[in-house]
Order: sequence, then structure tokens, then C-alpha cells
Amino acid sequence: MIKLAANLSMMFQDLPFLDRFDAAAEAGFSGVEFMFPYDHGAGEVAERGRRCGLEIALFNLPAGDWAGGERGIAALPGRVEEFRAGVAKGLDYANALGCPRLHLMAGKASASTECRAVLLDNIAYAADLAAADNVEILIEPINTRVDIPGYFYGTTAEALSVIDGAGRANVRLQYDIYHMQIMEGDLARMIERLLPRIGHMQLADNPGRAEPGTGEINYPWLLSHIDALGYAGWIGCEYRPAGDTKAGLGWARDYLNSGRG
Ligand SMILES: O=C(O)C(=O)[C@@H](O)CO
Ligand SMILES: [Mg+2]
Repeated sequence: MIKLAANLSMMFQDLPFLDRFDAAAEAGFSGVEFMFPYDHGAGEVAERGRRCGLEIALFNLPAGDWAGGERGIAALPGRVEEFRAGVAKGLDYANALGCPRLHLMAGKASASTECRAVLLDNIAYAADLAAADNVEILIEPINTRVDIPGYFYGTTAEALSVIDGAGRANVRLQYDIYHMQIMEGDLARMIERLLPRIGHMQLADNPGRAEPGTGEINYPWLLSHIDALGYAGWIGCEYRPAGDTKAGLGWARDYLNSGRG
């Protein structure tokens, strides 16, 4: 069964963050994901999720100075103390929100031995603390052609080599179909091959990163394929709606709860 999570950092942006939970539930979602909950108290985010009957599928560990252009700090030498403080904060929120997954972002860093060593140490550190709380750490290759030039890993092979290097069983691959269409293509076969390593998925169409049906990816076919493969995890709708979020959800009708919207 395909389980879609609304991405509350990109969808329903006309509403304040906490009200996006209500909008997602009304639209028929049973799960949500978002980038960062940290502008709000963990208690109020947890309470809103509970009240709306929503599972919180994933959010990001603190990722440095986002507004200033940083996209994670885990591969940055000299930022280890800040990274560790972020892990503690992320796990506090994950526990309060009942969220079993955290996305750890490497950042824009050179492919040097030093950055790789810092990254592997940081992932192992985060994974060991997360394991004690039954939380998984997710590593997502992000396209370096359009969205984040210079990001530490842009392909599944690079991300898997980092995961293997860290050597922790609770570190898994976050497969974002949009990024991987740009970097690798061959989506159906790649997902089939990588399925045992994938802990979370995300989607958007390409080009433009809007909803399925606005670009080149055959989502009705691909989602049936993912379903037939037996993928049981969440797929986050990490797209920028081309217009009104709810009006653009026609593509998802078969996968959402009915009767609430
Ligand atoms: O960019 C993405 O794709 C993500 O999944 C985010 O968590 C980071 O921007
Ligand atoms: Mg993503």
C-alpha cells in the first residue's frame, strides 16, 4: 500500500506551520514530514500531530545556517560540537513527536579525506545515540546539478559508500525520486535494487519540482511498481505545488483517505 506523507515545509505554505497539520489531515493524509520543527516547542508540535491523527514520518536534524545557505554541517570540520548539540536536540524532538526517522545532512563540502572522516564519525555518533531511542538516521543523496551544487553526495553509490563507511545498522538511504531522476534516472530498476537499503522515499516531478503530472516522470506507473515491490515505508510529497496545494492533489486521490476533505 502506498503511504503518502504531506511535506509541511513545501505544501500548504499559505498557512502557518502548525495549521498545515490540520490542512494535511483534511486533505486525507495520515502522515506528515517537514524540514525543521525547531521554531516551535516539541510539545506543541506533538500535540498538533496527535490532535490531527497524523504520524510524523521524518524531519531533519538541525542543519546549520539554512538562511545563510548551509545545507547541513555533518561533513564540516570544526563544527563537531555544534553537530552533536543538534543531534541531542533532534532526538529530543523525535522522542516527543514519536518520529522514528531523522534526516542527517552532510552539507556542502569538498570530497576530501578530512571531510569524509568527519562525516563518518558524526554519522556513527548520531546513529549510536539514535539507536538507543529506536530512531533511524537517513542519508539522502541530493542533486548537485540544480538544487544543491557542492552537496557532499549526489548519487546513491556515494551515499551508500558513506552509509557503509559509518557501519551502523540504523543508518539507511533516503531515496528522493526527484533528485535521483536528475542524477541517475532508471528509477524503477534503481528502486528495485536498493529497496533493502531504503528507509524513506520522497517524490516530486521533474523539471520544476512540482506535483506528479507536471513533468516527465510517469508516477501512476512508478507508484504501482513501488507498491508491487512491497515497499511499506512512507513517501513524502516533497514538492512545491504549482498552485493551490489541495487543488493540485488530484494525482494522489487513490492513495489518500477519503471523507475528510
Ligand atoms: O532537499 C531535499 O530533498 C530534502 O529532503 C530536505 O530534507 C533537505 O532540503
Ligand atoms: Mg528530499
